[in-house]
This record gives sequence, structure tokens and C-alpha cells, in this order.
Amino acid sequence: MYIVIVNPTAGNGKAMKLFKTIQKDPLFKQKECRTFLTEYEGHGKKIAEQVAEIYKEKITSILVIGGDGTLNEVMNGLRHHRSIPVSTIPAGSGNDFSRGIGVKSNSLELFRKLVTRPKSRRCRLGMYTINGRKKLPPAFFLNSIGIGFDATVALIANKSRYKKILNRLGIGSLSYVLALIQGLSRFEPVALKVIVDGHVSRFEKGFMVTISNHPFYGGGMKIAPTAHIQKPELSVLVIDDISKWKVLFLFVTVFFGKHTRFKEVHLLKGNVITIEAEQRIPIQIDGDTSMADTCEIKKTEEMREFHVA
Ligand SMILES: Nc1ncnc2c1ncn2[C@@H]1O[C@H](COP(=O)(O)OP(=O)(O)OP(=O)(O)O)[C@@H](O)[C@H]1O
Repeated sequence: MYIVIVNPTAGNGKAMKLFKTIQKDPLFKQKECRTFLTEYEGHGKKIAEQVAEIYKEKITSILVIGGDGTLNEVMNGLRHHRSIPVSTIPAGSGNDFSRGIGVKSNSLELFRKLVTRPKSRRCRLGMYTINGRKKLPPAFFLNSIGIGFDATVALIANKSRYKKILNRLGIGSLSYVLALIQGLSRFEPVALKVIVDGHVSRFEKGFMVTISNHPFYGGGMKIAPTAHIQKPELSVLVIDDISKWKVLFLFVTVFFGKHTRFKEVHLLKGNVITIEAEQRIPIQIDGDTSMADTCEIKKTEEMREFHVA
């Protein structure tokens, strides 16, 4: 049995369109696919928790049709059922996790391969706690955690009215360009302490820190060229003491992975990372934004099974 979780709003309706095509395929019935549509933020996690509890013995895999946000919720919902394989048909706006595990297409053909002859790929996720909430169990992330400027841009875009309008017009990426311009005028660097496996580095004019589970970020930018989803280390990129105008130039070079040559860019690697900022600043976790002054991050020890084509 396959559980299909679809976010009908992902990719500005692209996920739902794709699902309707897949649903008509004879294999959909033959393979006993049960569908659940997400109805609100956080619903993906709830559905995953419930289906895993009810159908755990019967599930061959859980197939997610949506973007990174939906997949993040599903992986967090499977906290107590970590052996259930997951696959994804990328249909969101970013789809960086799919890039990280090597899933490139999003077609009916991909669905057919996933339910007939999938390949198994074992990957690690990231785990984090923020603001010293050690009593709560850590949550999982798939792609990256960003603290500082990139999170400020994501926060401005997520709160803006223009994001919805531009998404509807199919030019959603423009909302990040507008937010980037607003973010440049608003964001002030902060003093940051970055602790990697016990080794402390201080950055007095911290611009941003990004901790990555795999190379991709922001819809295909190669922010962490040497990060690998199967390795136990996380990649840590710190940008410190940079002029706001140079940042714009740096962001362009990220598309080609050349940003690592800037003297303001510091690359670190490690298993356990702690970030401490001198005040609460924006943080983004797989694109979801909030405020934090401390964040503890590591990779999962166990590997999770994904089905790919
Ligand atoms: N029916 C729904 N209505 C509104 N939001 C939903 C619904 N179902 C799920 N969501 C939320 O939509 C968010 C974005 O989903 P996802 O990342 O899969 O798609 P996306 O198109 O890439 O979105 P974004 O561009 O905002 O990242 C998820 O975090 C999820 O909580």
C-alpha cells in the first residue's frame, strides 16, 4: 500500500495538477494508493503521524507531492516510525531536498518508476533545537538552517502581501528580490559565536550563518558545494564583515558556487554546531521563519530510507 500526501497549494497549484494526472493512471489503483490532501499548515505532520500509526505494517512507502515545506512536515510526523520509506515528486517552488537526493523530474513517469522499480537511497536529516528549549525533542530539518540576513529576507517575503499576489501571477521569485532589497536596508549585522564540535569562532559583524545538510538552497543555489546528504558532518557557511552592496554581488555568484572565494565567507564543517547571537534575530528552517538567539544543530545518526527513480 502507498500513502500519497498532496499539498494542493504547493507550487501555486502545480502539485494538485500533477496529482490529478497521476490519479488517472491505472497503476494508481493497482498499487493501492490512498490519498490525503493537506488542508492547512502543519497538516502534513498530523497526517503522517496518523497514517503511520494506523497502517504501519502495510505501507510500502509514503509519497509526498509538494514542496520542501510539506516534506519537512511529513518527516517530522514520522518521528516514531523512522523505518517507513518516503519518496517525493517535487512540485513546490523550491524543491531543494529533491535536488539533494538526486530526484530531478516531476512527472507521471517518475510516479510509475517510484511504485514499480524504485531505488533505495539512504540519507541523513538534520536535527535542531532553538532558544535552549532542551526539554522539547529536537525537530528535523531537510535542507538548511539560516540565521541572519537570509532569514530576514525570507521573513519579509513570507509576511508581505505581494508574495501571494506574485505567486498567483506565477512570478513568485520576484517576491524574494523585493524582500532582498527591503532586507538590505533593514538588516544590521550582529555579533555571533559559532561553535563547531567544541571549537569557538567569534564574528563581530555577523551577516549570516547557513548550516546545510546538502549543497542546495533557495531553489537551486549551490550554497554548500561540498555538503553531502549521506555524510555525518554539516556544512557551515559564515558571512562576516561585508558591505551590503558586496552582498548583492556575492548572491549572484552563489548560483555558480563561486561565493566561497570571497574573503568575507568562512567555511566550516562539523557534527555538532551551536550558534549564539547577541540578540534574537530571524532564523529560517527549511524556509519557515521565526526568531532565535541560540540554535543547536546536528545530523541524525541513523539514515532514513528514501525511494528515488
Ligand atoms: N491547504 C493548505 N493551505 C495553505 N497552506 C498549506 C496547505 N497545505 C499545506 N500548507 C502549507 O504550505 C506550506 C508550503 O508548502 P510547500 O513548501 O510544500 O510548497 P511551496 O510551493 O514550495 O511553498 P513555498 O513557496 O511557500 O515554500 C507548507 O509549509 C504547509 O504547511
